[in-house]
Amino acid sequence: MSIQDRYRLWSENSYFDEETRLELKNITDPQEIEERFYTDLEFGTGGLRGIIGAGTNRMNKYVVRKVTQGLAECVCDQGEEGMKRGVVIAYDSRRFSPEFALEAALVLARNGIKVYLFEALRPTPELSFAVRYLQALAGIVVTASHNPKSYNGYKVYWEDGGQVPPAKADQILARINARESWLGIETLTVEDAKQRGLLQIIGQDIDNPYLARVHELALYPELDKQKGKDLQIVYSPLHGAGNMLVRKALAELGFSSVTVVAEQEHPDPNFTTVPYPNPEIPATFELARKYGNTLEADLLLATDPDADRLGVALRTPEGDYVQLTGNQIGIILTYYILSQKKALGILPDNAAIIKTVASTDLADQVAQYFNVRAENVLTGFKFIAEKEKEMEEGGWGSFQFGFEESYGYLAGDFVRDKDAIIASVILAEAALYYQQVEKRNFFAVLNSIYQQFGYYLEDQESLTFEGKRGKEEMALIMDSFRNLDIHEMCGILIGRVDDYEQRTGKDLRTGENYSLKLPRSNVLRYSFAEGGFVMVRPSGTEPKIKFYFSVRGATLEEAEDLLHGVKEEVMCRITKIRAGKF
Ligand SMILES: O=P([O-])(O)O[C@H]1O[C@H](COP(=O)(O)O)[C@@H](O)[C@H](O)[C@H]1O
Ligand SMILES: [Mg+2]
Repeated sequence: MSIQDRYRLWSENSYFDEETRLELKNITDPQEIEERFYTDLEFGTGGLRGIIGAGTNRMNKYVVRKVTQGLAECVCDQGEEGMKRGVVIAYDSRRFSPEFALEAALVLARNGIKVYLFEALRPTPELSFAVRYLQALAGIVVTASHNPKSYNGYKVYWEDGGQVPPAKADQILARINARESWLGIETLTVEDAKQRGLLQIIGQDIDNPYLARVHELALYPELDKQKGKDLQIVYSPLHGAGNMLVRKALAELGFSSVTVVAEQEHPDPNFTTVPYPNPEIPATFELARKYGNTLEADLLLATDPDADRLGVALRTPEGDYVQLTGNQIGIILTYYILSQKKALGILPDNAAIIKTVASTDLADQVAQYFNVRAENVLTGFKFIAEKEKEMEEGGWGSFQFGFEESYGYLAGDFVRDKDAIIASVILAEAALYYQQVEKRNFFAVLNSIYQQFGYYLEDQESLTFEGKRGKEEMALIMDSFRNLDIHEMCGILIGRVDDYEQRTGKDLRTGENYSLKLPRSNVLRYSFAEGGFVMVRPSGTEPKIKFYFSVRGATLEEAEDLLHGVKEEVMCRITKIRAGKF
């Protein structure tokens, strides 16, 4: 179907509601029509994610229906048994999240599939837990995570509790794409679905067992949390789904001084107090900082709308707050878990951590020091979860911790996605442990790690390219990078160049070529001979190309200089590529 035919169908056929048709008829800009209809929304790093609006390349109830019908067919492929096991659905605080969740539920019910729908917004990691807890076959979360408010999305989980890896996503996509027509996808009414026993509302019956499992992760539940001895924590759910469970999880472990940022406590689809709800950006900590200053809080925590990302800021001795990077949080948690489990005699011989290739190699060094295996996977927490499952089922590793630089962390085996509730409680416990037992703070802990393994510093840049043309420009940048013949950056020798799209790598010191085992993905990684790397890839969740920088210096000053130099060199190259000078 041509773009125009699709446009006409959506703006004229009475299958689409009046609001949709009107929204489309009012568009006068042909480029806007092209953007909305030139393709279908794609499954990326985190499932489906797009701007809310009418069109095949937008998030709306008709796209939700079509995708859910494809998923429903995959569930039905498993026969009666699979249909009975059913699908669990959660959603966050975004615009249309509850509506899209219900739409998905009623499409599944129309196909005779049992649906468990959360009564109100819930964190993504709780959905991951619920899938296995309820022995369901699949799961859905309606969320666009930390994206701007104009976005919504749809994450898909399978029976192992993890987001579907590419092979499974392809199977579902094949079913979605096999249906050419957008029309004729039917839904049951809520009453019918309930009457036929196909729609079950869930809530506390999942919260409680989930919280009990979170509780078990504490290494030192006996730490003194009386007022005065406890940590002062300021927490912000950033208008999203983290509020209830982060608070409960901390309270159940005895943390007595948790103050929630009132202006950001309640669900708000406009995320009114922040530019966009990503705890990676400093603006999301602005209000928490104010609370922190008043309360002299030790720790500021913030979770994104679906509560799978956790951002952290620490109080300095001067009373300012410094935001940690995702890599630093990952390193503190890796170090805390491995060192304390070792000290307690509970670190298994086959212990392992899992991280992504975009995350700091310092974690590999720390793991090696504790004789722990470090596995590296592609960007996307689903790959961490997939590896964890492989390890557990194959019996060749005992998962201790997984993380990625974009504020994602996981411990324990009952959730198979990043979990900001789990991360909050372990981080709070670690801070209290270091404060009470070792009389030092996280800055001191990080510093001692740097002294032992080298000063690893990381940073990230991204450039936004919207729409169809944007995609073409990103492809051009990737190609230009791919064709570079360089042996150093800012005077730092490159040891290896890995092209995950070609699945090949080259050791520049020996000239040896080798093949890469990870799945194909449009990623280029230049690893420095002395540690650290530069990596480039188009984002799978936002219209962006991302540049990851990591350097290793003997001192903090050296590392800072190197990081600055490498960033400048790479970004300068990009400017030249964009100006057509390459
Ligand atoms: O957005 P979330 O929190 O669901 O998280 C998802 O997207 C992030 C950004 O991906 P990309 O770099 O491709 O944009 C990934 O790091 C993460 O693993 C994935 O689970
Ligand atoms: Mg998220």
